[in-house]
Amino acid sequence: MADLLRLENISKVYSRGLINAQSNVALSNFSLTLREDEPTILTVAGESGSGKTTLAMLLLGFTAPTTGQIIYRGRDISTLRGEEKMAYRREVQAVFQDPFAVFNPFYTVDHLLTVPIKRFKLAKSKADARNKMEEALTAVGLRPEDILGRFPHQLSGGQRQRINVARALLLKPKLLIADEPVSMVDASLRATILETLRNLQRDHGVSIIYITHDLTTAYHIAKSIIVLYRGSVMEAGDVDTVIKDPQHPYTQLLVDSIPWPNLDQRWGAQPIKAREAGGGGSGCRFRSRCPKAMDICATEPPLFEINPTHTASCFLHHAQPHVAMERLSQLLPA
Ligand SMILES: Nc1ncnc2c1ncn2[C@@H]1O[C@H](COP(=O)(O)OP(=O)(O)OP(=O)(O)O)[C@@H](O)[C@H]1O
Repeated sequence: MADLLRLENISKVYSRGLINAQSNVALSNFSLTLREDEPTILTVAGESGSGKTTLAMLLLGFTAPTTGQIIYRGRDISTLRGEEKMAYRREVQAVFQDPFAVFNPFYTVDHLLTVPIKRFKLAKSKADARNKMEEALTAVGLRPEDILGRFPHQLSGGQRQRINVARALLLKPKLLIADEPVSMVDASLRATILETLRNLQRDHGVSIIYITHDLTTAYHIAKSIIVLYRGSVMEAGDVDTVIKDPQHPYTQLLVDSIPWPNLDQRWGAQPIKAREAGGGGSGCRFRSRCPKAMDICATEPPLFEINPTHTASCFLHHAQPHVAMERLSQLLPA
């Protein structure tokens, strides 16, 4: 079967200024292939400014590559017109970072879901449209009766993000570009949204390009990974291999900055390591620096040991959410 998506030596150079024009290489010689018969989740990871969003914009056709081609199901997307272009717009969907931004606060959720149904003529009648909305909401783990008829401000961030995924699912996409879809939702909801994306790939055959700066969620969700630095690929391969045995110094640096839990530290046990590391007495020693400091962080002994080289807060807020929640349910008194 043909490739679903093939990027061949894509580069994107932005130019600034007319006199003394300066160019900025946002993406350089970037290639990837996704097969149509093997829906998968591929992570593109890198720090801020590495070119991740530029890649998303190129894939969605919002901007054109300076050099190279984006081939979707055998066709260069820059040559698509009319019906073929509409099909591309329908089959390649996106979920972005801010789950609130796509909602118009004056309309109920139904409006957000009805627009693509009308635009792409997905339903034969109002009842059919309603069925399709309900199906899509159920597929992302939401109860239609709780969601339909509500305004965006009446929903949680996690619900809003799942509605965005449902909206994409309505269009029966073949490819979903998920650009930092969980970075603005609460740690406790990240696992649910990541699980929703995984179900989409597994149960609905959707390939996902998961764009993130966060290797822990990448590890949780993806099969393969491409690590970007200043627009260039530093390392690529199976996610397990790349994260467990990073070869490139930049990837090693990223992996080293992941805070790992101390699974030997039990609730109520002596916080030996935390004390050694300067903690003890006032709960998590990073509490004052943590943007999400909660009462639980002040518990004594601290809930988790953290990687002392990591500058940000504690494991509770930064590690893989499913592990965190699992550990919480094991460790906290009933
Ligand atoms: N429209 C533009 N004009 C000029 N330069 C741009 C433009 N968009 C992005 N850039 C530059 O291209 C580089 C890559 O930006 P990009 O937004 O793709 O990075 P990113 O990895 O998504 O970063 P972040 O995680 O902070 O969103 C950056 O140096 C950025 O300043």
